[in-house]
Amino acid sequence: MLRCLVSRCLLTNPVAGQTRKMSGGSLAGSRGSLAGSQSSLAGKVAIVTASTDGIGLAAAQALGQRGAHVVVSSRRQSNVDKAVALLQREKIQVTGTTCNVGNSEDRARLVNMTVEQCGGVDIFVSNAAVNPFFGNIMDSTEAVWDKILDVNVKSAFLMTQLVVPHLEKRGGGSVVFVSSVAGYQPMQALGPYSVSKTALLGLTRALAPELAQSHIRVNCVAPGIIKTTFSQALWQDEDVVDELKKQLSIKRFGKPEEIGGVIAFLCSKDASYITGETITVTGGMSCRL
Ligand SMILES: NC(=O)c1ccc[n+]([C@@H]2O[C@H](COP(=O)([O-])OP(=O)(O)OC[C@H]3O[C@@H](n4cnc5c(N)ncnc54)[C@H](O)[C@@H]3O)[C@@H](O)[C@H]2O)c1
Repeated sequence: MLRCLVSRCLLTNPVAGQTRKMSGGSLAGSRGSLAGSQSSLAGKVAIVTASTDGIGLAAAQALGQRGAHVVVSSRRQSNVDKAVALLQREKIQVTGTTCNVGNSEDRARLVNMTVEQCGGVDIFVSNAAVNPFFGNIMDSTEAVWDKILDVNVKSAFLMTQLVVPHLEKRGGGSVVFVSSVAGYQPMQALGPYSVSKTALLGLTRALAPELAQSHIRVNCVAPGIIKTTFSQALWQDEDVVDELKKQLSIKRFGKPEEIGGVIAFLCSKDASYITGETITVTGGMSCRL
């Protein structure tokens, strides 16, 4: 029952329309509270995909709070506008635009716009994900696999391929993929989605040695159950919450900012000797491959 609920909640992920207008672009003052520390990201430019809500927005906030200029995007202009306004109120330097990561023109436009408006790229966080299917894996169709692998895996790689030359121009940088606890232990009714998240663990390990020579670190976070719209069926039903908490050492679900902070850490000098790794952030759920 639990797994079905997980699946259903992941299926509620909306498929939004696409617009091409850009918003934001205002440069509020850098927070600077961490300036000079190993955690500081002052002067860095960070692209975070699907960053107008949930974990992506929290990652943008965490990076911005550490002084980075963040470029936020999602498929709907109205969501981009809301996120830009929120981040500006928090005095974070932000630019926003629409981007469907499954679309090659959108991917190129996001990167080109960032370089033109912000002068380069130092950090790329691949957060966008989709799950259009739940059920027995043997019933999943080619169309399902195409959609899931296109958005969750292929676009993560293709975006990385686009940003790497820009990271190299800055003398290095950081790439972070957002996987899932499901990447370690496939969820029963979420086979294709889980496999796509396992693929990101492999992508991290495949890219890290190749990009290390360019001083680019490639890492990954695997969240457990984090309280976002994506997972709402889990925290809305008390029986499900009680059942799930039995699997957790820390007896509550995670908050988006608890993933955002780990992403920002991985992009900072504090993590300068970490590459090819996945950090599980699960409140103590078991994660074994
Ligand atoms: N919430 C959890 O419990 C949880 C657990 C493990 C992993 N994750 C992962 O964290 C990431 C963020 O999820 P979240 O929980 O913040 O939920 P979320 O729904 O806020 O984030 C997923 C986002 O991806 C966007 N998206 C889907 N297809 C896209 C496309 N083609 N182009 C651009 N954006 C697209 C969705 O619109 C959505 O905003 C995802 O990769 C998800 O798989 C979440």
